Amino acid sequence: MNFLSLLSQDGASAKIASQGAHVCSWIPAGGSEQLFMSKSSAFQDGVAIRGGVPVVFPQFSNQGTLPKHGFARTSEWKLLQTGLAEHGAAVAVYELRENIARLTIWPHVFRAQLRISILGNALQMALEVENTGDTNFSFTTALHTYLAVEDIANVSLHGLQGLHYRDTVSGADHCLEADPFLRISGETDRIYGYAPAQLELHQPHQRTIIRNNGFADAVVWNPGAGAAKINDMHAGGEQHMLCVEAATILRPLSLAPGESWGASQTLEIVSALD
Ligand SMILES: O=P(O)(O)OC[C@H]1O[C@H](O)[C@H](O)[C@@H](O)[C@@H]1O
Repeated sequence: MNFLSLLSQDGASAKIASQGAHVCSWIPAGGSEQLFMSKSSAFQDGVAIRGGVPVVFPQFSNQGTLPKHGFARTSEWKLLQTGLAEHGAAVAVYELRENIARLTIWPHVFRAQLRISILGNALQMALEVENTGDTNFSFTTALHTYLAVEDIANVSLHGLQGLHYRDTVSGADHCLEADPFLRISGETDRIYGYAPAQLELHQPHQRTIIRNNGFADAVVWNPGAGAAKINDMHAGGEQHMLCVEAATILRPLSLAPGESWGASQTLEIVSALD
């Protein structure tokens, strides 16, 4: 597995694994690490990385016949381009296409592209999928972002009030999020439909603005005590992470030959004093 380091002109940095085009680390300019990475993650070819930003494609979780969360996160992506862009942002563009192995489990011809860009206090990840074949296909997808948090007990997630969600833990559907913000006090695994353009994760020292452009759903996941059963999660790791995922799951996407779809998630750190 190869790693690429990005450094923007203003000092923001990121580390990306070629497997999965997986952002493993992101440090905003003058800031500290913002992505959670399990100390027990194997970093082994073909094994999913526990932390950072896994790209889920073309299947979310076990909602189909493919391996969990699809094959994109365990596949080697091709680096198409990297360098400095407008205003000194550092950019990397990765691509994944069909190959013989993938065609045997998902018989569709496609091109997926992930463009990662960092500048100042922001990280943007833009995913595109194109149907380059001659038959329709459908898929579900997510940017499975693991946000690093100082203490999960002091975190609140704002922007979900009034939305309906599927509670993956209880199996209940159409639950209403009545509270103005969500606090995490145990295993939490929810798919919110009609995700808003912006969520905010509040901690005492900072706010993380989580922008969504084009994804239909938002997933919130923390394994709580169930983390003990996740063999690549270090002890206590669940206290220091919250996944806030930009996703399209509840209504799968469908692309006709020649059609493409794109969406992005942008994270921006704002100090508590601002
Ligand atoms: O352990 P993984 O295959 O990486 O999946 C980790 C988690 O991903 C998502 O957030 C799902 O909603 C969870 O149900 C799942 O447990």
